[in-house]
Amino acid sequence: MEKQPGSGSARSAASFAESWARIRGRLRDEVGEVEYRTWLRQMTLASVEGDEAIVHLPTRFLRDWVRSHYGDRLSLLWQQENAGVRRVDVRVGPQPRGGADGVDVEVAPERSGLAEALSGRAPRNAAGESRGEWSAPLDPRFTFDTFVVGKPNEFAHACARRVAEHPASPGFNPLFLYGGVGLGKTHLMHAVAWAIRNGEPARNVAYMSAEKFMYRFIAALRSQSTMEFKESLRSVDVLMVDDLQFLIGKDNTQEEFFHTFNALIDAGKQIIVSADKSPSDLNGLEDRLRTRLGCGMVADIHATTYELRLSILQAKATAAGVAVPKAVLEFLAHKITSNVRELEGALNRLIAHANLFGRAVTLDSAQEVLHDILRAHDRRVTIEEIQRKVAEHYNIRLTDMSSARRARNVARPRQVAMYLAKQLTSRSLPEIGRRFGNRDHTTVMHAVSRISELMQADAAFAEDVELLRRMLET
Ligand SMILES: Nc1ncnc2c1ncn2[C@@H]1O[C@H](COP(=O)(O)OP(=O)(O)OP(=O)(O)O)[C@@H](O)[C@H]1O
Repeated sequence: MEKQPGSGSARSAASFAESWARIRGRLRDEVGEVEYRTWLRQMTLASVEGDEAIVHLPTRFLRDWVRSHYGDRLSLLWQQENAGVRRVDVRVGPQPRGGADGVDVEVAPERSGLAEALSGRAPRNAAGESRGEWSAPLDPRFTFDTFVVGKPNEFAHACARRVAEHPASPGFNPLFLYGGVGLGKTHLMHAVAWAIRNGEPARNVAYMSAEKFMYRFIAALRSQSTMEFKESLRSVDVLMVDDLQFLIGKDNTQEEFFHTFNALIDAGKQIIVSADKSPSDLNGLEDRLRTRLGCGMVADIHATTYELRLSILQAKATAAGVAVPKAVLEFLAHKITSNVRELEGALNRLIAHANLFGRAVTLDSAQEVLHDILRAHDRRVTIEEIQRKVAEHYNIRLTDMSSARRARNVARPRQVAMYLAKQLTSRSLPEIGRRFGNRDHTTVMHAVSRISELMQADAAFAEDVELLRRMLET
């Protein structure tokens, strides 16, 4: 049952509000006033739901920054304040009237804490201290070394490498990276920026979100400093603009971006742009801009495959120095298929949980700690899926699920699949029998009791079947 601060049980709402005020105070003490005002001041507590506190920020840019830089700290502070709250979810959400900290959130960007975030003046302690006036801070974790390459992203990765080694070379300017949410576009852009900065520190590399570009432009209009805005932008050697789809419907900002774009390309500077769609599919962007965006190199990052997800999990677990059993990583790679951000979030949560309670990560603990994420990815399992997964697991042909072959290496997996069909679906024994090559219901019954017996007698076999069950489970 959701408990809203200010509604529901007055006592718990009041105590959450007090906890929240103390957490904010502690964060302010820890990070200092400048950093606090830049990144954290606009956080508001939206609700506490079960063991999760939901915190709102007004933009994706701030949300992503706070998630990646303060997410763990926020969770820990909440746990210390209130043991019932074990997680913090930072989201983009509306700000209450009066705003966070009692400030008016309608305040213009240049007067709010956001102004610093948007101005490119990186906070003192922020990682990836910016040098150019224009750049947002780079995330120190987003380098080529930490980017795991697989089929879905190898082309985009190769293009990014190429641009990092030879900026502004013909055919690669602009570089347009596109793909779904959380698949590594920002990571690749930051990796290019780090590589260029490290190789040639004198180069002026500017990275910003399209959202920030717009705020800077509006601020310049308000303060009648558009000339300055244009000049300083055009002095960069490499310009990276993330999430360009944000400019859809923002005609004036698009116009400004178009001119900046042309001026930089004409001057032989490199441009890298990311978006969630290809240039031709970005409806709502001006045609001439779409045409220009598509005339360099366009690279797509595809949805992840099981193999890539597993490699990413392995790399991240190794980097975190935490022993996560292979079966758990395989389980996560099977279950969390949406994007890398969610996958990473799930692993981080498991690791944080293990550290906090000093317990090893196991399949059981993974199921328990991630139940909400797993539930969201659950769907009804079908007999066909069970057959497919079991055949894959035991390396037999799918057709053998319904064939008459009785060799042990085929018959046993078939029995496992029947057992799982009984466990995971609501199909009757005769129905299951029919789906396994028209077998009799007594055959299914025999399979179910045989597999149960074997599981009792053989722990390794039981674990194997359990793993399959978890992978398939609804
Ligand atoms: N191939 C990869 N190897 C390692 N980490 C990855 C990979 N792809 C994505 N990630 C990680 O997943 C998270 C999300 O990636 P990123 O922020 O780059 O996604 P995005 O495509 O820019 O998403 P959005 O569309 O939301 O801006 C990051 O923490 C990033 O490090």
